[in-house]
Amino acid sequence: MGCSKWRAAFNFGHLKVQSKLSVFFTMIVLFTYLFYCLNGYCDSLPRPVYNQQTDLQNKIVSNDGHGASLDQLGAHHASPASFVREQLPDLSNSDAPSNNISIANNFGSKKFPQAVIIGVKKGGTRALLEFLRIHPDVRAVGSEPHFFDRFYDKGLEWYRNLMPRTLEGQITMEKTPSYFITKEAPRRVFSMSRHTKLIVVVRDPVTRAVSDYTQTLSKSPGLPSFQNLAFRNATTGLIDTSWSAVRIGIYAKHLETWLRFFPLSRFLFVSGERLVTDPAGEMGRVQDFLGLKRVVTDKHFYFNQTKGFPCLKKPEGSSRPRCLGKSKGRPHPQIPTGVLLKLRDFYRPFNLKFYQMTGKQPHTAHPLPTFPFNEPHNISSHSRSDLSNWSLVTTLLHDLLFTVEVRIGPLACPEVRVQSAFRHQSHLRPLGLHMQRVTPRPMRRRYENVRKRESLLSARHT
Ligand SMILES: Nc1ncnc2c1ncn2[C@@H]1O[C@H](COP(=O)(O)OS(=O)(=O)O)[C@@H](OP(=O)(O)O)[C@H]1O
Repeated sequence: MGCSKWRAAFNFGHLKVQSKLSVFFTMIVLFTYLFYCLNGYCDSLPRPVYNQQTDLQNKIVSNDGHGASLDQLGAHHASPASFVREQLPDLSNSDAPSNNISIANNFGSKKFPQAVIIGVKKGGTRALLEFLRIHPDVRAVGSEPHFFDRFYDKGLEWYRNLMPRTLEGQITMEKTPSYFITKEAPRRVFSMSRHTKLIVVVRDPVTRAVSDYTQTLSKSPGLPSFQNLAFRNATTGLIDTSWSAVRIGIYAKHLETWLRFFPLSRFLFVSGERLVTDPAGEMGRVQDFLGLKRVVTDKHFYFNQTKGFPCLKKPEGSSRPRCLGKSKGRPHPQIPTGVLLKLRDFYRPFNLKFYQMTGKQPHTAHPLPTFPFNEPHNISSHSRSDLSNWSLVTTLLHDLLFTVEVRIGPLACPEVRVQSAFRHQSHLRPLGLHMQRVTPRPMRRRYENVRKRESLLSARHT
């Protein structure tokens, strides 16, 4: 019979129990291996690139451990950046192409990120990454790898293995907002690739500090009040810069460290505020910077009234609309206005410095940041020409936070377009408030036409 041959082949009856068991286990091992391979886990096999990277990593570690500090480098070299660039090899440079030699298979290959969202914490980094992920040419790690701050000793190979596989033409990305304030991060990112594109989402540092505090408060409800933490001395109003919620917002200081390694052209500063008020516009700038086709447009967003934020119509891997999670867009606790004003005063010089540092970057049609002008009394101290670009006005009304975006056009009769975005809008009506009462008075006095536009707004929102 035809079957008898097979019966003979699979008839292990003549084998001892021991042999049967060993055949059985061999098959299990084989199947497990096959299963893992099919799921893309086989690239942990040793490759030549590994040794090269370990060597490099040792160099980096020894640089970190025993090399000169950045300040020392700066003291001995006219251009610390160029000195460091000479000292540290660039793995993705054409001289050392092995950096991105990756393990190709049918599903693509794992590459180091060509672009990293390095900050800032509570700036809107998650929103930006999620918006980018709907672009077919972007692949990003979902969680924050924290490689350049916490896990650097795990090595570059470990880092690359965290990355999703990409096909030709796709960009690999990750976001870890704490990189921006990590002193060692610029040097480490530079040593991975001097060509890395760096994206920083900046947000009014006062609002950012409150957002940061809100997050900590949600985890530790017994936390002292915001003002207790923000001031070193409540009577003198001395700000406590050792509190991370305050320190992170000194953007100019952190940026200085990065500029020792990367030229300004490597950076894109995204406005956290505009990411809420005009996500499609801001995404346009981001896609241009990354050299991507403008695929993510206003078609992809809708404003969710309940959430008070823009949400995605079709997020990556889903056909249903989705907003960011509950930890994004939390209501902030009420902070006394006096405390906020003191903080604004504190940040003003740093904001202006940051504005000067970033104002000339080539990727911005209009310079960032907009928040140095975010108070009415601050606006009045600037000439109208200073405001000929986008300007953001953030104001607190009772315990509600409203963001109003105002555009002063280039013509003699400025066009004012109030675009956005009123959080907790539904709370307005019971209070009997209209948008026109929200716009700060000095602003109204100074820019007459704002008043005219307000009637438009109140008509739209009452
Ligand atoms: N579309 C959308 N949906 C929800 N939230 C949005 C959105 N765009 C920007 N934001 C703002 O993002 C703030 C959180 O910033 P991050 O994602 O950078 O926070 S984190 O550092 O990763 O914890 C978060 O801060 P809070 O409002 O204080 O929670 C939001 O204001």
